Amino acid sequence: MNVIEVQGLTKSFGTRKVVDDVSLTVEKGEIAGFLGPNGSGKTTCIRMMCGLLTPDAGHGRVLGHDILREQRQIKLQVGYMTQKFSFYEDLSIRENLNFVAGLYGLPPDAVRDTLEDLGLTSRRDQLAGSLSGGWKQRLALAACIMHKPQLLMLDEPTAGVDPKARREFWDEIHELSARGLTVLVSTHYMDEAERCHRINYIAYGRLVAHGTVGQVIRDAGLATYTVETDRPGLVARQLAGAPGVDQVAPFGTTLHVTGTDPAALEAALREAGVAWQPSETSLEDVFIRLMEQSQDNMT
Ligand SMILES: Nc1ncnc2c1ncn2[C@@H]1O[C@H](COP(=O)(O)OP(=O)(O)OP(=O)(O)O)[C@@H](O)[C@H]1O
Repeated sequence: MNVIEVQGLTKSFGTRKVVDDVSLTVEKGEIAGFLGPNGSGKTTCIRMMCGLLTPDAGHGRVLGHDILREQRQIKLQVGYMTQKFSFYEDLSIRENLNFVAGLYGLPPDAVRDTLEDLGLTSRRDQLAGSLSGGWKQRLALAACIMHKPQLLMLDEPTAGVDPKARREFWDEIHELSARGLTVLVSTHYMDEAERCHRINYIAYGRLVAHGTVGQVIRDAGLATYTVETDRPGLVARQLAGAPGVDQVAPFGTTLHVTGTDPAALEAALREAGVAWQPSETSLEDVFIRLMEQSQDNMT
């Protein structure tokens, strides 16, 4: 069963079309990643799908409800963690959750169970303002799953959180998905994209790639070679702009050189007189390529 099934979502602000004909399908229990450059329309899409914003065009269903006519039902069954979530800093974790429970008309058990579920019980009396970034994130997650939503929409939930806390947060997301919750999560982190079952990449308002990470990388049709060199800056300058070379990215003393035509790419590497070997194309290589292609299509 598809929890999200929307077609042709379009939204303009003033004269600017920020979401353009986006269709998206997310299956029950799936963790769907939503990726794309800043300002590409991810938040706007999320807001249209969770019943907070009416699209100019397009239609579809979220949790079986019509996104144009049944926004209230959608809102009740979705947990939405906004980019800038907020709580009362001078209230404890438990008091903040009591407040949210009151808004939803939930019984006190809901707070106790959620504290337990997210490992927050031992910290329940700590003031929210004194929590580290990772624990704040966990409190925000607690607040948006307490009413037992069927679908979670998480908008960059781990921005600015350290790697260990991000990993723990993602373990929690997988745990929730294993229990049947569907999750749509926007992120700029490549390692997080790789933890999604499927990803959707949006650039300048248009959905330009979707599928599993493996599919998205394969569909991009890029060849990548690594060049080991003790003068990466010089070699990078030499290769950049050579026929067949689309991207050159330094990683320490290694260069990742990418292009769509392996023969042309190999000719450029031979011409540069460097030692090279075939390598795997990374998701980051693909996203940069997709972004550049979309930029070209705009101009
Ligand atoms: N209510 C609004 N009124 C006018 N412009 C808006 C409004 N909401 C968003 N925008 C603009 O629409 C564009 C898309 O914004 P959106 O927040 O959807 O992108 P995003 O992909 O979520 O970006 P980021 O990764 O930076 O969070 C941006 O240029 C933004 O400034």
